[in-house]
Amino acid sequence: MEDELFGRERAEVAPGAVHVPDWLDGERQRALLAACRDWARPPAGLRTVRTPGGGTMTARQVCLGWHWYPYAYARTVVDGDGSPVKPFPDWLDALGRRAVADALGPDAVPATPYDIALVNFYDGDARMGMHRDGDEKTDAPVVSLSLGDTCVFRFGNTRTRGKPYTDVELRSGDLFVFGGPSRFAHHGVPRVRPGTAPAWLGLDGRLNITLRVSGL
Ligand SMILES: O=C(O)CCC(=O)C(=O)O
Ligand SMILES: [Fe+2]
Repeated sequence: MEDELFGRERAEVAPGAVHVPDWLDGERQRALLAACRDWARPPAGLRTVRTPGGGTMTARQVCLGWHWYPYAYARTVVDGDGSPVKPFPDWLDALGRRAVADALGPDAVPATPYDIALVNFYDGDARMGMHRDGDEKTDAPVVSLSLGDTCVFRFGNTRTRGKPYTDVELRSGDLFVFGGPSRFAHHGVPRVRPGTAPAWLGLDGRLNITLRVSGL
């Protein structure tokens, strides 16, 4: 395939929205996966998110720092087992800052530390509808890291859930950062490609970790 032959290149998908393929090397992917497995354990572990309309999200989720539920943040799992949310480790803030510097440049690194991680686990049938990350009280860039199966990530515009949008393949180890004029753009995951995770990782499915600054 062409991209195996020539390598995938970083791309600015929209102003302030940058895809950096293969940002995490194999060792860092393994370490991040091991951390996600720890975080997924109860209490305050991986859960199914229920939406106000009575539906459920197909990606299952665990949070660090602040607990996200539709559509706010809390310090405890108010829509689950009631436990305190797990702490957000300093090394994730360092990783987030490095990601922003690499993707958008040093001037885009926020003054306030990253303090939220949302970890989403997708099995083969899971998806995420078009939405905006709008419950944070800052416009610091969102940092997205992917592990395991490849997905189609749809990055749209700030006005509507629909076109114009660009579809990007996110693979294990890829970084995607959206800030500046793209911080509140709609985005979603219309499709995961089952069985595409690198065999050496040992993950069946896809994990996505977004790092955010709460402003809370
Ligand atoms: O899984 C992804 O790549 C996107 C996740 C996302 O948009 C979110 O957690 O808000
Ligand atoms: Fe999002």
